[in-house]
Amino acid sequence: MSKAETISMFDAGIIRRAALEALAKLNPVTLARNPVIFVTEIVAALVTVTGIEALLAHRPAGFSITIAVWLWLTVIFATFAEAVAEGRGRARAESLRRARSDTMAKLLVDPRDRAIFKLAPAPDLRCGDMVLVEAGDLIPSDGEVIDGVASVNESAVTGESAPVVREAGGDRSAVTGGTHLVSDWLVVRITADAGATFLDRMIALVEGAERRKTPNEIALNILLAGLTIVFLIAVVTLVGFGQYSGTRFSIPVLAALLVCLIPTTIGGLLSAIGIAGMDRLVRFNVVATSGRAVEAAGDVDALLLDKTGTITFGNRMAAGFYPVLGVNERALAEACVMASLGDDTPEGRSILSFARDRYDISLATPDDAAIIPFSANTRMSGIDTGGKSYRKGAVDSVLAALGVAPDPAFTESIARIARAGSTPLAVTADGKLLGAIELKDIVKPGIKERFAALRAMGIRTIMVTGDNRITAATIAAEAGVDDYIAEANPQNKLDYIRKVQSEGRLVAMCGDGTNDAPALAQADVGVAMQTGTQAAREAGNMVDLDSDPTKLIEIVEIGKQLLITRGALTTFSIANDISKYFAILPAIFITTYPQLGALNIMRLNTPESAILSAVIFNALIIVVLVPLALRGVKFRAIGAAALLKRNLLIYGLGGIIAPFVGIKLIDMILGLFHIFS
Ligand SMILES: Nc1ncnc2c1ncn2[C@@H]1O[C@H](COP(=O)(O)OP(=O)(O)OP(=O)(O)O)[C@@H](O)[C@H]1O
Ligand SMILES: [K+]
Ligand SMILES: [Mg+2]
Repeated sequence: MSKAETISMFDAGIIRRAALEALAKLNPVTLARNPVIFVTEIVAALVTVTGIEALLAHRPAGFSITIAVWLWLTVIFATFAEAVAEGRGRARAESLRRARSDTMAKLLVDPRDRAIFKLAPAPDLRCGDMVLVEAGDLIPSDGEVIDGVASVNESAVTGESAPVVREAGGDRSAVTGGTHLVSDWLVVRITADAGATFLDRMIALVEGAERRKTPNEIALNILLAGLTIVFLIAVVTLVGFGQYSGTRFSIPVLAALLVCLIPTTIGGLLSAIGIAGMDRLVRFNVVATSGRAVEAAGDVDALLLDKTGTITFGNRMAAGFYPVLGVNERALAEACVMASLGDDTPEGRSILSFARDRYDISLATPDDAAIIPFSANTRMSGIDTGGKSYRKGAVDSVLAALGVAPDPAFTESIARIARAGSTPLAVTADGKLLGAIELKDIVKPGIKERFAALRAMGIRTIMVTGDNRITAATIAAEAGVDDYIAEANPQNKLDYIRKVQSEGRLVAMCGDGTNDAPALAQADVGVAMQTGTQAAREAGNMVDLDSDPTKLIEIVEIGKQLLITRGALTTFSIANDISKYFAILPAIFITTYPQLGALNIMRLNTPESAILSAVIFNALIIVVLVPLALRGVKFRAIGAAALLKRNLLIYGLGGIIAPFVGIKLIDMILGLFHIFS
């Protein structure tokens, strides 16, 4: 999907298809999920029957039938709003479907032997299958790179055509089915069964097939259903009151009154607002797996980010070896190489290539080697071979394992590395400290301004890193986060999120690594980077296809906009209904109580014209507000209280005034054509 590919709000194709679907959505079984519009449909059917009955009995039926037509239109406009919102998602799904292809996969028999493979259709691949992908091939399904480094064009999914590096180990090991290998080769372990790939899920999501009502929507629906029942009782009571005072109400008049009173405007637009919110997110290249996550984003108080790969570019590269007193540089370099021979992370590989370029050392892995792979829990890696053990890792972890205090010179060189924002690793051989490695990383440009924008929205940014305190402090200052947590392991990250949540605050988390996965799952909004690992992408409830952690600003804005739009249109809808009440009531009682004529401030032509005008206004207002529901009310970072006041003024007051103007106008037009006047 391309970012440039914007779908116009009034695309003729979408409108045409939506009009047809609006009719299909009249099916009462599905419509029953929307109580307000469902009641409107029942009432429309009732008035239709009344009209036909009158027609058959040769009684005047014009008024009944006209009211019936407009009540049906009210229902259709509501289903049309939803169909238009869905149609825009479907257009996007079409462009994604084009990316999904049924290629042949090179299925490996033995993942260590790339020479022997058999061809298998991509849809037949299962979780755990090993496939070879070579330059020019389409990646047949989602997976984890277990061998090789290659550049991949992911534009089919992300819209970004600059190739990205995908490699084994590290945090950039996930590949997406339907993307295109530009260079080299990869051995990929398939992680998704057919029909359950990232692309499949994205298609289902943007099509709205997996859309469920969010808790907020359910709560609002209950409120709207409650209001509908209250007004139903009010109208029935009115019948009794009318009988007592000698006024007889016809069914069309009561139906008109009821439909004008119940919150049809918000009832008709509610699901369109929700769908449009998800859609807006997709246009920002973010895929959310639930509407609930989008809403939570609107209320987020704190944002946690990991450092490497999220705040920084994440290419931690070896940039220097610093021996302790009494160890020569070459001996340290050799120990660094030994400790990295079995380390398949980008850090480990960069240490090997640095040693080869700078010191001309390249060693082969000995046969008897026992490899100790890097883990985020131990924060160390290394090798045991020939009776010797080599280790490297986070300085505090290594020193704790050694159980000795380092000399001041070492401490000073570590501090110097850290103050530059680099990551120091301590290196040991047989329990003896030999020196330090400097791993350099770069803060992504422009990130400071973006964090300032988050602060203006009232969101605290907290960097969580497995790195040491000084490096963390340096990067934190450079990136402009509000706070940081250093020397963290996956458990710390999780604990921190739980702590913030227990204070009743909503937490968002951005991350890319497998060690971020528990925290991404725990956070209210977990945004995984598309470049991250498969574990991270599955744990979160959003994936940012651009892998830009500061995208959370847009995500929060879209969430807030969704909540504000729903609030504003609910206010407008209810204010509207109150006004319509005052337009219709005098018309109903005018024959019984001519004194009520004083209430007829709008000077409408006749009671029939007044009632019909109110019903027409009630139907048309839904159509008029569709663009606003889809586009969303503009979000301004002016603080919650000010925003509420502003919206109450615009949508509350506007909602009260609009019907008076609209109904008067419709009444005048009806008068021009001598309809019921
Ligand atoms: N390949 C490696 N071998 C040994 N130690 C490593 C290796 N890679 C990283 N470390 C050390 O382990 C620490 C934790 O690394 P990890 O990638 O888990 O950090 P993190 O928790 O993801 O935080 P962030 O990504 O924000 O830096 C690093 O700061 C570094 O000191
Ligand atoms: K209404
Ligand atoms: Mg990380």
